[in-house]
Amino acid sequence: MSERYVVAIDQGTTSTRCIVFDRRGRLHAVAQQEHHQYYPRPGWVEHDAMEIWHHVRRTATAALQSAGIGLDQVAALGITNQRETTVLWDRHTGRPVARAIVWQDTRTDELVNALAATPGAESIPKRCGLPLATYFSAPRIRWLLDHTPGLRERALAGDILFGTMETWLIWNLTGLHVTDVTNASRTQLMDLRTLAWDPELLDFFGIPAAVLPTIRPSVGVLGTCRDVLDGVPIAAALGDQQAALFGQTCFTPGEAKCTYGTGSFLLLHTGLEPVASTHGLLSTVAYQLAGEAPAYALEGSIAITGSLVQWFRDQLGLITTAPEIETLARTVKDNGGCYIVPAFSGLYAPHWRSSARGVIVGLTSYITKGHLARAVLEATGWQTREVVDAMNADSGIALSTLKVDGGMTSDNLLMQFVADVLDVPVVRPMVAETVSLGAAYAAGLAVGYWPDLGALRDLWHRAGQWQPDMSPALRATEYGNWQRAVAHTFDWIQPSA
Ligand SMILES: Nc1ncnc2c1ncn2[C@@H]1O[C@H](COP(=O)(O)OP(=O)(O)O)[C@@H](O)[C@H]1O
Ligand SMILES: O=P(O)(O)OC[C@H](O)CO
Repeated sequence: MSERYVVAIDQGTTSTRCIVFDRRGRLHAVAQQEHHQYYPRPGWVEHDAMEIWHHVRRTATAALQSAGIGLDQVAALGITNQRETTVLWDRHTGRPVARAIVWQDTRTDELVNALAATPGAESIPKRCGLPLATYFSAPRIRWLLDHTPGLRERALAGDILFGTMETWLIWNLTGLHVTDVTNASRTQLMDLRTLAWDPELLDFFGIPAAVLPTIRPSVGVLGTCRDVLDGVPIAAALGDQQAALFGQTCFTPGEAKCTYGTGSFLLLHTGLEPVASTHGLLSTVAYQLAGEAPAYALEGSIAITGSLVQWFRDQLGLITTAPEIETLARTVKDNGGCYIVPAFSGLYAPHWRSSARGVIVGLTSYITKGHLARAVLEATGWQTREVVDAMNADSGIALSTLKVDGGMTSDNLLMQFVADVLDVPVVRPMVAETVSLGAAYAAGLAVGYWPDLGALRDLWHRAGQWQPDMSPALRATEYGNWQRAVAHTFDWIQPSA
């Protein structure tokens, strides 16, 4: 019998990837396509959901072709996706009613402020685990219903469907309108304990239940594909950061990973009960195996990390490729007293300040572009430290090690700095594509391609490790300086009179 494989589709913020994995968790073939980013107004970010669907079809076909395998050799498909990005479409025509509103989009700022002043607002985080912020799906659905003529009536009549990207793709692949618990936990409409849509949350945000998909476990067969993946079972769906946690095999309470990409997302497995955060973290579903209780996580979402390096490259032009930042930063021995806080669209965890804006502080005529490069990298380290401190305060769990992945982990100076400021070892696995790997693991597990979580754990191999090497006194002084710099960003945007 010919060799069988598991396929993962990672529908991310900037691109769509399709990866074929073998039984040893090794990457066998990959196809990738970037999609357009639409910025119609300041703070607005949109994607064309149709374009993304076509990219899924193309990358799936290309990946199987490059792997040299047929559909009968695909044991299962796992889907993972950028979370919170919101699509509404007409169930009869299958056409989106507008471009998808991306998770980074801040157009709902005023709406969120108005909702925060509404009776009942204080109970929202307790129910869904998330603070009121522009980041999540519910305010975006509400915004579309309020700003598209006739849409609310069509939604109430049952003609309009809502989905985050996995729902949109599964609908196109199978005709089923479903989501998984991890993605549903980012909408602000699901009760984090019952894992069901919460009528009071729907009422609070003014969203008709008729638009919502059915919530399913993340690991378990959701349906069978038609079209380019005809006959392949979709056996898992997870939000991309939860998939990375799964791909890093963080299956035990206390294990954590941080994915360093355009933004960075640190998730800590907290066990079978959600932990309510009082320190600015998100409480979210980590994964749920069909027929089992869900595992929960605390999440520190950092909006700007790798994208600060991109800004340094594209807007300031001080480097021509992202990896050059390390070379430039190594031209100096320290930051020279300079700190950059990239609150470009406010601050996410643990501050949740939408009126914050970025600052560069400590400038003197001594500062060179090398010091600025160091400050750019250090901003990612200190933002990680802030969320790790918040996790420790919320959960009482002190990290013993941090597993890392994502594009920024190729920067040795940065990874050493992260180990230094956290004062724990930082480890990177052999397979850097942990998001796709997690979706593949979940799908393979669901169909028995891999027998159990232990077998997946055995596939994790260390490729890099950084040991802390900073004096406690220097760490404390530098962290104090960082915190003073952060305080300068607060309330920069004043409410309009
Ligand atoms: N050597 C490097 N040092 C610092 N940042 C880097 C380096 N290489 C890539 N990056 C940053 O990492 C990000 C890309 O990582 P990736 O995991 O592909 O992101 P995403 O999945 O969010 O698109 C970019 O923002 C880029 O600026
Ligand atoms: O697609 P990414 O890797 O930028 O991840 C985006 C996150 O899921 C947003 O919550």
